[in-house]
Amino acid sequence: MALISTSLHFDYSYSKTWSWLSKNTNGIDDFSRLFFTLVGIFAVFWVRFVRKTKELMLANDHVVDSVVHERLKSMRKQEEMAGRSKVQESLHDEPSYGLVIEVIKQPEIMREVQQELEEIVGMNDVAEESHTKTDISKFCNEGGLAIASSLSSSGSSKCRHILSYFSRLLFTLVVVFAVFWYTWMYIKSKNKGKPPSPPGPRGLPLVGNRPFLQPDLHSYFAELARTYGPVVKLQLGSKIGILVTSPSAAREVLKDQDIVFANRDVPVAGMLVTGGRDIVGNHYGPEWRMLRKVCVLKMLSNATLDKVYSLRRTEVRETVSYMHSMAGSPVNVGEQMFLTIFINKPEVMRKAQQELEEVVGKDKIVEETHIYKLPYLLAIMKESLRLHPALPLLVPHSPSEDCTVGTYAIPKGCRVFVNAWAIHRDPSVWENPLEFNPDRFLNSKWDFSGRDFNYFPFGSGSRICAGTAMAERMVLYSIATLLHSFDWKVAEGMKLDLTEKFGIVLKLKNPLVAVPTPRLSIPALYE
Ligand code: HEM
Repeated sequence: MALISTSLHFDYSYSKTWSWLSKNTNGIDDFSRLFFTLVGIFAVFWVRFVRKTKELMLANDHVVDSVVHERLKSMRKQEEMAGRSKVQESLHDEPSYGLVIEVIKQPEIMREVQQELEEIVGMNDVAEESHTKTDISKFCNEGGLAIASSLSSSGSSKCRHILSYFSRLLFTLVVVFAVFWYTWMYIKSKNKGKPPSPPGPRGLPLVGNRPFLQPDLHSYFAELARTYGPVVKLQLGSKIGILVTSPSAAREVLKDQDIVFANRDVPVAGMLVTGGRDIVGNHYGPEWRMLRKVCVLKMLSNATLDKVYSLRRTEVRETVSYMHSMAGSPVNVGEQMFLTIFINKPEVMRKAQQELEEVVGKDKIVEETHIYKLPYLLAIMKESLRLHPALPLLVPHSPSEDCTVGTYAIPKGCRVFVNAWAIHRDPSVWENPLEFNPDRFLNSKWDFSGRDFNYFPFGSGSRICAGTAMAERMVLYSIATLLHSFDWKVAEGMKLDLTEKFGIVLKLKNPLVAVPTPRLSIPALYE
């Protein structure tokens, strides 16, 4: 208990001291603060230790002095009682003490002897007979040893010994700390002005954060952004992953630094399929530019799409004919979001059908040209892609050079995930973000151009989806046709499940099974 309370008290006073230091040493980093604090603490301890040790040495010297003094007194007495010759005898018996007496009688000689002893014997050793073979023999062999012993092997010598040991320890510690501090300051000065790395969860050695990734990356990454902020760093084995989860950070990546971030970093699985040489996986460069030109201007341009309309029409008409043959029976509609969301919101389906009746009528079939006159259906498509973007993290981008996003350093070659899924559900941008409400897109500024970084289901910048025009036509045309031709309800015993499954594209976890009921009066319209 006492231990706990002591340690709590220490923690408390330590944290108080540290916060005081932090407040009063503005501009000094934590490591320097630690360095100077430790040096300060050492200095205080050192001064106190030296003072204490000196006191001890003085006391010891005093004891030695008084012992010798006593001896001197008794010898004087003997001298007085027995006469000079007896003393000579006694001195002969104990020549060492005679010399000690002589030396002590003259303090400057004693200091000189002590100094000489320090040089020859040192502060960490005791005097040995062998030492007297050197200069001490000037004084006399036996006497020199006696003086050395009385002055050097006494308590004060031991104190000197300890003092010297601690001096060396202190000096070593200060040097080690100074080297660390200097290295730290050197690294800091080299990194001066450079932005810090983005925050992120700690990983394991070698594998980093990989073992902690969850299958639904888009929602897991959104969770990390809630903890660490709009720019997060992950260590994915040897690869650095950067999560971008705010409209302003997305703008920096996809617009302000579009060309820097226009390289791709497609995961190995994707590379195995395409070899990384297709339009999606290719780095920004001449080959990609050529592929993109062919795609956008030749294969997927509006003019080309118009030319191949008959192919799309045939495809859609075959589907209608199949659905008509299955009327009243459960049909596997697949994993696509769009129909699932209808068939879930009956009032939305009614409104869309009403619009179709007004624009197309009940005695004709939908043609692709109609889709531009169906704003409510377009709003439904936009709202579906807001809540369920087909590529929730876009296709990973990669910077071709070191750069910054926000205040953070982003290293060249990392894998950047822009979480459109999370941005599309940001409550600071969208009212009731989880509610499916196409009305929010009626007469709104949001489109598929990628100009607005609150809403960009097709990406943005130079790597924006090359098939936006085709996707818009295909989705609107097929949905308009299926809604115009049939009423839809969920098959009996089946539950509507909008749970998503993260993959190359976002799909429904469980495919929808629904029952179509024909709603057009002329049977020929189903051929
Ligand atoms: C609803 C349907 C679709 C959606 C939501 C969609 C969305 C996207 C997104 C988000 C990207 C990545 C953009 C980026 O990384 O910044 C992308 C790339 C791409 N999409 Fe789509 N897409 C759709 C349909 C299509 C279709 C039908 C085609 C072609 C027939 C197509 C062709 C491409 C190509 C070629 C790229 C790579 C562009 C590049 O890296 O330069 N997409 N798409």
